[in-house]
Amino acid sequence: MRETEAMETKSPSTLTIRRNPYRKARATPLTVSSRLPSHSTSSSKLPQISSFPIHDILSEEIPPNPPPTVAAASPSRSQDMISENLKVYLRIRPLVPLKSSTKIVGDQNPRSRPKNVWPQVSSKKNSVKEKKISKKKSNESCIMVSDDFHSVTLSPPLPLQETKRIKSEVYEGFSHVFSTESTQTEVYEKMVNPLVEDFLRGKSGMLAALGPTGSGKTHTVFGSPREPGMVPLALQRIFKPDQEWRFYLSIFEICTERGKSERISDLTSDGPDLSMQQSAIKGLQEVIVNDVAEAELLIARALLKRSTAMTNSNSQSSRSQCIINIRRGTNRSDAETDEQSNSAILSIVDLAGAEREKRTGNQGVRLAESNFINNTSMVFGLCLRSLLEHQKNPKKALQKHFQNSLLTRYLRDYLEGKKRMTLILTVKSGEEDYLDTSYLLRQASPYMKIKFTTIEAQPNLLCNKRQFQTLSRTEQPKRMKLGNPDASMIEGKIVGDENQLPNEGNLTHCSADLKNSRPQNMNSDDLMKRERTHQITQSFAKALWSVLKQHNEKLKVAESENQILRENLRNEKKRSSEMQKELKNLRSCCTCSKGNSVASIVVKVAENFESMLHLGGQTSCGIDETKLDFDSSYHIKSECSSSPRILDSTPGEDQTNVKVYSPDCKCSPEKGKHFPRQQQDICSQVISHNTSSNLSGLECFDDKQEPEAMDGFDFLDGQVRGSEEVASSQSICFSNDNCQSCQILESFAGAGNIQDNSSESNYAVTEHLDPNSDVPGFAVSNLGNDSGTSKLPGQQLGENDEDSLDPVVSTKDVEHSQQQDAVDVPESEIRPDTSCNSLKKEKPKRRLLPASSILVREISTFDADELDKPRGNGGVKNLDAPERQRTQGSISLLRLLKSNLHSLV
Ligand SMILES: Nc1ncnc2c1ncn2[C@@H]1O[C@H](COP(=O)(O)OP(=O)(O)OP(=O)(O)O)[C@@H](O)[C@H]1O
Repeated sequence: MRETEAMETKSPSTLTIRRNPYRKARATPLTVSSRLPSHSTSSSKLPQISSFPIHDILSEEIPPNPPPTVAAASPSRSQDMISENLKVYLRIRPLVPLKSSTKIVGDQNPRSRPKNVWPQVSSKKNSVKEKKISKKKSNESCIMVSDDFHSVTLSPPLPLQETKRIKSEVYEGFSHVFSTESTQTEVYEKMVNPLVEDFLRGKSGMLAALGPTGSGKTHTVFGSPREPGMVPLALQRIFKPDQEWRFYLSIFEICTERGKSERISDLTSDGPDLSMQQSAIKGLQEVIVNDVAEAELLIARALLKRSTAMTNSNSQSSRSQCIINIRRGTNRSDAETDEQSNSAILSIVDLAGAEREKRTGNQGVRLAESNFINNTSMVFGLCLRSLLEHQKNPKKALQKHFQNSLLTRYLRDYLEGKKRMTLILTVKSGEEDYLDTSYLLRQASPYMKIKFTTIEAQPNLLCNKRQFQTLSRTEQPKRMKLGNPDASMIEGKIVGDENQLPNEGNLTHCSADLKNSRPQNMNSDDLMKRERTHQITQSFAKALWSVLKQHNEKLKVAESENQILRENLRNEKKRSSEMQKELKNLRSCCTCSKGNSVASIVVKVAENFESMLHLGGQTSCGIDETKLDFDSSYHIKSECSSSPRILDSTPGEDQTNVKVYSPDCKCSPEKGKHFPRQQQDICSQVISHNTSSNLSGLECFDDKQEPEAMDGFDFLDGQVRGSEEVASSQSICFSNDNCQSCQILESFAGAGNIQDNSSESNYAVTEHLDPNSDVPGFAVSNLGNDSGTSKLPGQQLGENDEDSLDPVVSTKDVEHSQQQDAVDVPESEIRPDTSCNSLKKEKPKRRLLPASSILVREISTFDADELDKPRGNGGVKNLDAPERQRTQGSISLLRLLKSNLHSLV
């Protein structure tokens, strides 16, 4: 055994597996994205996702085969190598068979003529024929064995060298070359005994003899009484006196039925032909054998049934493929029941030798048999060649040549590299056999590059299943170089059956254990499973990479959206802080700072206004708090209880029962007296607060329903339209119905951060009727900023309205509005007319009619005589069409101006 391994170590045969060319992986999307300029600062703060190691996966390297020195270093483990080359032996038959190895030829009936199997009876006839044949053959040998018995040199005969210029060929890499002088015992010890020992340890194996007809296959397998072959020698080893195992023996042959079909015959019984189901032979009889004698007798009887025939090449040529199986059963002390699936089987196959039609001269049935034999040999060789090519290039599929013959179907596992197999090539050394020998060596010598994995698993596993699964990836033909620790963790997580992941140290430790335990752990099935697992994992990795790429794209989109939301949030926070600041100022200014609702604030403001009016000498200018009613939408209902003109508001009309009083009255005895700064701020903040509380739309309107009530009203200007609640805008009207004309010239100026530069700006909080909801709302019109903050009827909101939609009126807006007013209407003309505005609500549109515009229009058509005209039906219905264009507010304003003029006079 050690000698054999030492020779294997010296074997020059090495396998060179080409590595796939280095492929450059494409840049990952993450890498590309990292190159893109970051449009947001927040994106740079996002955690970077490590790129998937697809580049490493694609650049996997195929590790070289483990050097044979590893096996030599541990002889006891050499037989357990997970992957070993197919052992191919070569035996050269002597030119002149020794006398001891002569065959016994019976009658010419191939079925009844026994093959050279023991016990045999010598036949003088056969011996004479052999001698005659040997005399005809050349005594020259065409094959020469090297000194190391691992290679041979095949030299063509001189005629072939001269005519076809064929040169000598060297075939090397054989496990051992048995020369013509080798004995059966030597062959057994070097070739078969390892198989038998493994078989006794529970490992299956198969020995197959290949070679041209008459080359000594049958002689090697079965031998003769004087020179017992491998089978009897193996039986002698198997049935040693201390053998405790139970063995079963079966023999069958596969031959052709007149060259048309194949049939399987059980040589241990006289039953009908057998059938094959997949790779199993149905109905094959197993005979339990207890000793060598029983086994030899059984085999001898079986060989008597084997199909043989005399040909020109061999007087006793095998016409069938003969397979003998020795199965190791359970221990003799165990129960009778036995499970074949767990048993080790030693198979020895004696193939029929390929024949050359010219040499054999077969005709008829013999020719059909020859075709069957040659076909089977060809299929057998194709299977091995396909296996070899598949192992060289895994991408090349393993061809299913085994389906083309019963023999290869039966030996499928061996021919696909799943079980260990040993080949013995037999050749004849004569020059006349050069072509047969050359053909066989050319065909079969590459088989020695075929690899087989370890046969059986041992119970003493060094790694548990989980460790093995985790580490098996590192031992795969294509190793995944996962340099990224995270990837290693993912790898372990996928393979591991628990959440507990092995760290790097454990992986290294287990890897070492795996190398040691690999011979016991691995077999061909495991290798196939690992290969499949590798392919599945690789496909999974690619699919995962695709999914990650898609998610990365989505992540980038979400990131941009997130950035926009953050910007909006930042703006909202800014606005919120400003509003809170204003609210704080408002509360600080409000006498009753505890009120949180708009209603309370308005009430307080109204109270302040009323008190101011009282302080200003007004008789009655206040708010009936009891009539203030805020609905859920900040609907304010208020009536001026003190003003006879206001009180005539129709109670049933909700649109007109909202009356909040203006704090300033220009026409009061203390005309021109301005509100204290505090009150102005309060009003301004009320507006602002209303705006922030969805009291966004503050509009002026014409109230045609109450021309009288509107008479003498001065609408506070200062429209602030909220950007979000335009439709639900509400209005509040501060009015002073005691005043014929209530005017606020400088009210609500400043208010801190609202009107710092617009101390002259006037705010009018007016009643607003929502035509859609019929709910009064707040409307505050800035008379000084009409053009900037209010809209004429029918005027649509444009892009510039964005500024007006801002609840916080900026200084810029005020200035801009003032500039526009200065252009449209001279301030000198407007200011006297802003003392009193009476705007009628205009349905259905909720558009503001800027007071300034109204004043300008009215003043341009002002006729003092109109004021003296009788006003029937509210002074509106009798107006002509052009005059109807004048709103009641303008009429009231004109009257106010008139009265002022009278008072001044
Ligand atoms: N190594 C050997 N030493 C002596 N005689 C041998 C040797 N090998 C074969 N012979 C003799 O050569 C003859 C043919 O051998 P054998 O029948 O085994 O060939 P084979 O390969 O089985 O042929 P076939 O394929 O036609 O059955 C036999 O008579 C056998 O005794």
